[in-house]
Amino acid sequence: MTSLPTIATVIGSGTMGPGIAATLARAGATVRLYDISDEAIARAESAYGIVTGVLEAVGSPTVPGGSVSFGTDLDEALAGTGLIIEAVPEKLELKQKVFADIEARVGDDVIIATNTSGIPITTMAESMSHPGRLIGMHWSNPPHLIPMIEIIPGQATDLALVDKLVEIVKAFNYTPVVEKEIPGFVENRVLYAILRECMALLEEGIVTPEGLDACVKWGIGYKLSVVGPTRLLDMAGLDIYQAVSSYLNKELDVSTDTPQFIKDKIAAGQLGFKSGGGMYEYGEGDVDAKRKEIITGLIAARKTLSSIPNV
Ligand SMILES: NC(=O)C1=CN([C@@H]2O[C@H](COP(=O)(O)OP(=O)(O)OC[C@H]3O[C@@H](n4cnc5c(N)ncnc54)[C@H](O)[C@@H]3O)[C@@H](O)[C@H]2O)C=CC1
Ligand SMILES: Cc1ncc(C=O)c(C(=O)O)c1O
Repeated sequence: MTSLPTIATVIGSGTMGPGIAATLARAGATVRLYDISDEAIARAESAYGIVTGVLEAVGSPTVPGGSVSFGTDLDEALAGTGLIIEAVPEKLELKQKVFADIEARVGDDVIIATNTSGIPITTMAESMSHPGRLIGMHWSNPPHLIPMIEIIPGQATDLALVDKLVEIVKAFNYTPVVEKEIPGFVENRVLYAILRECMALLEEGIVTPEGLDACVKWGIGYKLSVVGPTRLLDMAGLDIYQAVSSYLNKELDVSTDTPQFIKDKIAAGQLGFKSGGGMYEYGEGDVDAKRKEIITGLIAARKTLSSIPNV
């Protein structure tokens, strides 16, 4: 018997919501995807069509009976639900308001999972009437393609929820990684350590964006997609790690704020794909073309990585 709830609700249908909803629905759940405006729902319906095409392309199996419905009525979205996944913007006060709206509408036993990128679960739960039911469930982007989810209990989380969520994640064939709570959790701490150094190298003019992307893609991403950092140390030799880290660690960037050149770009409206330019410039049609190339690459890489052993 599957541990996936019959009905699940995803709150927030932006970048992450449609892929999360599609993944649960293909595993057989009835999913309700909720957002606050008709415009957001229209965008989500269109994104959901693309996500479904991608899942077909990777040969993701479909359990009969699953479905996704879209709407702006919170009562309808929450009726009878067994699992709520919150995916609204990364703002503490907004998330706390959403939890209050949810708690007023559902029974005490309904799991509330948050897809926060790294706000501590303990902090978010402080304003809740039943803080034991909140747990971190951090999907990686794109959520329908990256088959790993971080599970993070806060200090108040009912520990039985951890086991429940592990079983739910396994029910849709993803790998659950249970962690102790720490800001940013594990994935984003590692990613942001890499990004901090990358941005510092760009800011200092050590390498071009094109050079940086090629170096990190092949020198780090390609290798780490197969071996993982712990096994990599065995492959390289712990003595080599000691020799290099003894002089290199003290050279690495330790800045605590976002680099100024990124702040300047944001102030100039350069946010990346969503504004038509960011780290790179994009002409007419370029963003769509890049998005397609990335998805095609991720589909091919996932097929390959799924077919080789976990080393
Ligand atoms: N974008 C990414 O790569 C990843 C994001 N996350 C996290 O997932 C969460 C959502 O991120 P995105 O999908 O990127 O955000 P987004 O900004 O693309 O989408 C958020 C959606 O929430 C909706 N929303 C706003 N207020 C709402 C409310 N009160 N009730 C319901 N919906 C509401 C917005 O209309 C929007 O459609 C954030 O906490 C983010 O840190 C986690 C992993 C990856
Ligand atoms: C830059 C960045 N920041 C946060 C997240 C996830 O929380 C991601 C991601 O890809 O999942 C990301 O790329």
